[in-house]
Amino acid sequence: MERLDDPPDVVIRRLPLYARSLRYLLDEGVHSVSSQELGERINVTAAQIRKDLSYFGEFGKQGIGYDVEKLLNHIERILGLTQSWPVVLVGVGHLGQAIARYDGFHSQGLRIVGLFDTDPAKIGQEVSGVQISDYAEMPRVIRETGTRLAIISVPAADAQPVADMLIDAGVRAILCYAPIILQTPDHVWVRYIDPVAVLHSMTYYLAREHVV
Ligand SMILES: NC(=O)c1ccc[n+]([C@@H]2O[C@H](COP(=O)([O-])OP(=O)(O)OC[C@H]3O[C@@H](n4cnc5c(N)ncnc54)[C@H](O)[C@@H]3O)[C@@H](O)[C@H]2O)c1
Repeated sequence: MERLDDPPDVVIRRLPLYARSLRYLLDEGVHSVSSQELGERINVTAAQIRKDLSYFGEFGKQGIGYDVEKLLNHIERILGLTQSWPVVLVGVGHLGQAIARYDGFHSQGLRIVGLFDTDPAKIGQEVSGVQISDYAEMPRVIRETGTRLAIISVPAADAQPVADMLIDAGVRAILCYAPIILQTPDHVWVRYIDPVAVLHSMTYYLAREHVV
């Protein structure tokens, strides 16, 4: 999926963190920031920030730092955030409903245009102004809205067929909350959110601590 001349994916994953910190700085009324100050906010070295940004051109001036608003606008353009992105969500259970209710999507360029479930008791209900539709309607809605981003919040056993259907309908990027690794073609981006695995990666350290 990554091309040789693309910036590394780790760099792309840091860009949204830079953008968020820059937004906070603007909210605080800060208009200029050094790579050192920006780095301290997100636990990245100043050298790493300069290297990451160098993939996209020249920013800031030696000794003066970055113009916060200009750098933010630039990063938002790089991330495609000058447009609003339609997103569909599949599996409107406990987690799916919480995600659909999250205000942060809409305010940050992500518009939920479809909620889908197989449970007849949920179909027709509304969450944050979007009606839950029958799963069978999903390909049509994806095509009609030109949606390329999807969130999967169905049980693990159902996630692969859901992903296959999404991809067949034109989805190119999936955020998967189900604890399963999806098999997907090379042209599809997949990211996972797995809180249990993350917690287990810390129980490793806790299990080695002395308890007094
Ligand atoms: N709830 C959590 O805190 C949490 C945290 C992390 C991960 N997860 C994972 O997220 C997923 C959802 O968890 P949950 O607690 O919301 O489960 P849930 O059982 O409350 O919701 C799952 C929903 O998916 C629907 N569904 C099942 N198959 C479907 C299909 N083929 N197409 C469309 N909808 C379908 C069900 O009808 C249900 O509404 C699971 O994979 C779970 O492991 C949950």
